[in-house]
Amino acid sequence: MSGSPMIFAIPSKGRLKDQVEAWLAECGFKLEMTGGARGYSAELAGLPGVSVRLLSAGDIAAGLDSGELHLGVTGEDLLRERGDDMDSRVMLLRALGFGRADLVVTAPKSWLDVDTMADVDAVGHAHLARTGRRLRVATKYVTQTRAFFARHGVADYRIVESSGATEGAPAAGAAELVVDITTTGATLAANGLKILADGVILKSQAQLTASLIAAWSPEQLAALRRMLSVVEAKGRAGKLATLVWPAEQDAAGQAAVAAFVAKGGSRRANGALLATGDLFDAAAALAAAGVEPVTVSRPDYVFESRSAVLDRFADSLKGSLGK
Ligand SMILES: Nc1ncnc2c1ncn2[C@@H]1O[C@H](COP(=O)(O)OP(=O)(O)OP(=O)(O)O)[C@@H](O)[C@H]1O
Ligand SMILES: O=P(O)(O)OC[C@H]1O[C@H](OP(=O)(O)OP(=O)(O)O)[C@H](O)[C@@H]1O
Repeated sequence: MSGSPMIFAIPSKGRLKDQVEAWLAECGFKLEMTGGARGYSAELAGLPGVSVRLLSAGDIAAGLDSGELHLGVTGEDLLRERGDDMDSRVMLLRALGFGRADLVVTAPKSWLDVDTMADVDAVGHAHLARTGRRLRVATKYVTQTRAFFARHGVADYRIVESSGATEGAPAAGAAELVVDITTTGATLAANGLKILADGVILKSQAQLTASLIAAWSPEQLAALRRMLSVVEAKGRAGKLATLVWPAEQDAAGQAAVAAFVAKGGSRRANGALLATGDLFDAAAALAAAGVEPVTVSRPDYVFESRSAVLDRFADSLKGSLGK
């Protein structure tokens, strides 16, 4: 393909790396390293016009935000941390279902009277009045902490920036509260911290994300459309099953499954594509109508001609070009 390729970044290390590689493989994209096995660039076999960069999750968020990358997979928490106006610079195209972590406000379990953000507000006032100092909140998620505390009307606090082992801050005497991500809750428990009842700032996961700041040529947009059509086809396939019955019984078969087709399935020659959740009910309806044998298989991909997400992205790009 002529012209510059679409730049697509995936994590080179860390928690998300293996999961992103497994997701690419599941979609049927084969990663071919171009800089040797230990290099940091690659291509996707069968998908021309895409140049893959391997970067850290944090650098991917930064590159999408600045427009150096067209497309990337990284955590929503890292993207949102780039600024309150993230949605004007990037678009989340697809939640990928892995890399899940909750960004939460926590307090020491021993603070029996503190369970909500309103309690933090009250304690903040009291602390300031008593000691002349503001409550300290340890976090590396400064942007989201500030916005969340402001939304809850909490002002009497200050942030102590932390770059690691944040949950240890209260025990070390460096802060009273902690804002950090949690997955299993083990780190919070080990540090005697509890999540406030209304203290979930973000339920994060890995997101396929496109930059609205990057310059997109028509060819690069076409490469994205092609890639997204495969990703979406794979996603749809996981939720659908193909039922097939004998041709001579088609009229009876279609009548038996008509209600399931109407719910979002589709007719096939001598069969139907139905939601897996309806599979057993549809099989029972076919059996009751005497239609047999019915075979069921799971599709690898279910392609559709349009992508609502891509249309929305292309519209937003036009909007931002017009600014
Ligand atoms: N238990 C967890 N702890 C930390 N991060 C998690 C966890 N579960 C999922 N994640 C997600 O993984 C991403 C961070 O991954 P990781 O810590 O591996 O990045 P990294 O390679 O260290 O990036 P950087 O070096 O730029 O900080 C975040 O989006 C985060 O939400
Ligand atoms: O709820 P859990 O399953 O216990 O996981 C959450 C913890 O894991 C991460 O820390 P990590 O030890 O990876 O160090 P980091 O903060 O430097 O990434 C994260 O920052 C939390 O501290």
